[in-house]
Amino acid sequence: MEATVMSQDSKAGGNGGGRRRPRYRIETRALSYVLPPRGAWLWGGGKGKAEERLLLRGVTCEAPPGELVAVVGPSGAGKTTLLSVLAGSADPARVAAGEVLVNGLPMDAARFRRASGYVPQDDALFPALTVEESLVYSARLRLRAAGGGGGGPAGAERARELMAELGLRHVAASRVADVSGGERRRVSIGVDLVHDPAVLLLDEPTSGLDSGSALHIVKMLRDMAAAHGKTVVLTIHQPGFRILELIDRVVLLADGAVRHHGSLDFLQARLAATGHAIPAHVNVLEYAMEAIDSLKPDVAVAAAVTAPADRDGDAVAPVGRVPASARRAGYANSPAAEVRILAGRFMKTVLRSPQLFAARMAQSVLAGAFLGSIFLGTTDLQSRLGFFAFNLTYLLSSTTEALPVFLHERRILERETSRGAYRVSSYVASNAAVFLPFLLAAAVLYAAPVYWLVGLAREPAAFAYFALVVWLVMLTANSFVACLSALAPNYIVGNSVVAGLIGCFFLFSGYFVASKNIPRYWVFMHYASLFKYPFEALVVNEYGGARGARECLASAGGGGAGGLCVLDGAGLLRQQGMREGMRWSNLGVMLGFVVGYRVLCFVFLWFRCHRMRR
Ligand SMILES: Nc1ncnc2c1ncn2[C@@H]1O[C@H](COP(=O)(O)OP(=O)(O)OP(=O)(O)O)[C@@H](O)[C@H]1O
Repeated sequence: MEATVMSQDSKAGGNGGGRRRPRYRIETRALSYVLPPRGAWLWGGGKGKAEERLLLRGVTCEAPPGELVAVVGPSGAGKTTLLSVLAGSADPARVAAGEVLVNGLPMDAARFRRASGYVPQDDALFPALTVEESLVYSARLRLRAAGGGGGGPAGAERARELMAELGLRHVAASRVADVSGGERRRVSIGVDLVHDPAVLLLDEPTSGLDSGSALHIVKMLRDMAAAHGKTVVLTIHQPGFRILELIDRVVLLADGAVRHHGSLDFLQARLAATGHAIPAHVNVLEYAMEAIDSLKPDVAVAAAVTAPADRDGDAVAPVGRVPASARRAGYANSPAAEVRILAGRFMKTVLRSPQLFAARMAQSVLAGAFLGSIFLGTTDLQSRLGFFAFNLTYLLSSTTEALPVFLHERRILERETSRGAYRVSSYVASNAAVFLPFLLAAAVLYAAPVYWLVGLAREPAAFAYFALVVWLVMLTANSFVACLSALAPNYIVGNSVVAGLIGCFFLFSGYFVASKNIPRYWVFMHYASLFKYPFEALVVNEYGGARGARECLASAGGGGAGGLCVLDGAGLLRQQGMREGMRWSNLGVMLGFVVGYRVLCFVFLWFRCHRMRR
């Protein structure tokens, strides 16, 4: 009795109307899932180091289509872990025993993830976007439009429909940062419902909601399951009486093992059979948690095997891992359309975040003016070289502010790409596309006051070159931070590594120790230094060329115009091992850093997003 329903895709002009909606029965059979000992990746998990930890112990359970399945249990019981297994996000290397089946066949996790929506416990959203924008962007990324990518008008309509369903109409124009915790939770759910997936997995969708809103959400999920044959699994803490009535099947976990699997009536009967008849007006799940020791794990498993469903007539015949329609789905948009949508979304968040835009622009002008006022009109060699070096330190270290932004975005990227919303390459390209003009504006705002106040070479071409170097330094630092943020486990580690490496790059720039005097075993750091190339470029810009080469930097006999010039610009470049030709080669190396770090960023993010995860 498979339901035939018009899919949301077809409303949005996509995969063809009137097709049979795919239905999924997800099962685990005697599944054991382990946490490898800490550091196992380093020493291969050999014996005698540390113990593996069993997070799931022989779990057998089912989530049939058309039912609302609730995974319940005390904190730390393994609910989120089980949900990630059912979502196809678990690491297959951690499956110690048992199997996960979809419609009777081993789960093809990569394909299954495309057919499902997974709402994690934490709300990974853009705080600067409005509620409506968050849903519209999600729709544009995930829905196919009849005339190409981007969801078209159907995307906006779907967003409005969801806001009505989720009770978010009154906050449609409010920024996500300003709405209540419960409203944010509903936005987070909406973002993953937008493409109307056939399977919905939600980790604590009711946490932080008042009882009325929680009931509303669970009722909506139950209706989706019952009316459209969706497979809906959620984890939930202490559901109220009215929510209990909506739950078709419960998987009760304790310490990673199933203590009950089936209907609440069946649970009540089991408790009564063990001498724990439920008193009147007592919540059956709360009571079951208190009497959890009386529910034997092996009985739960036996019950699951012998009575796979308490409802009749809902069995789904094995129809293959993932129906062909879902397998063909691919991405909703072309790579170009993805880059356009993602760049638009990121640009909006940048423009609306003061720490990213207005404050950053003001900081550029003020820093330029401040530094210029310190080195005002200085002409002596030591001060000029000191200015070039300090100027680069400021430019490289100020760009590390982007680290928390990248780390926040990484969570959203992982969430969105895990369900096939778009390609990782589109994210990296769109991010770079937004930073190019933004950092160009910051570079010009910084370069103009500082260049004029310090009184560097007066030629317009020399100023343009200086501004270009400043822009490339900002882009290099931005790509470097983006690359490390793809690897960093968290902000504290990421920040320490970025700060440490920038310090080393400065030390090996050639400013403190001339390049020819750097010990051979440290020379590689000199060539890897992000300071070396722009430092040389700025020195050559000031002291190279016909004008710079003639500039007298030191004279015998007390100096001044009358003395004998013993060091001119050309001599300085020779002394520092620099050549006029470095003017362009150094720009090329900096461009190489910008591109190279972005490519590495893509590779690290790709691995991060494509490995199995929650
Ligand atoms: N990456 C991890 N590293 C260390 N321990 C982990 C990790 N993931 C899960 N665990 C542990 O596994 C157990 C089960 O975790 P899980 O998040 O599945 O529990 P839960 O039932 O969802 O808990 P809660 O209701 O508090 O969210 C917990 O004891 C948890 O500390």
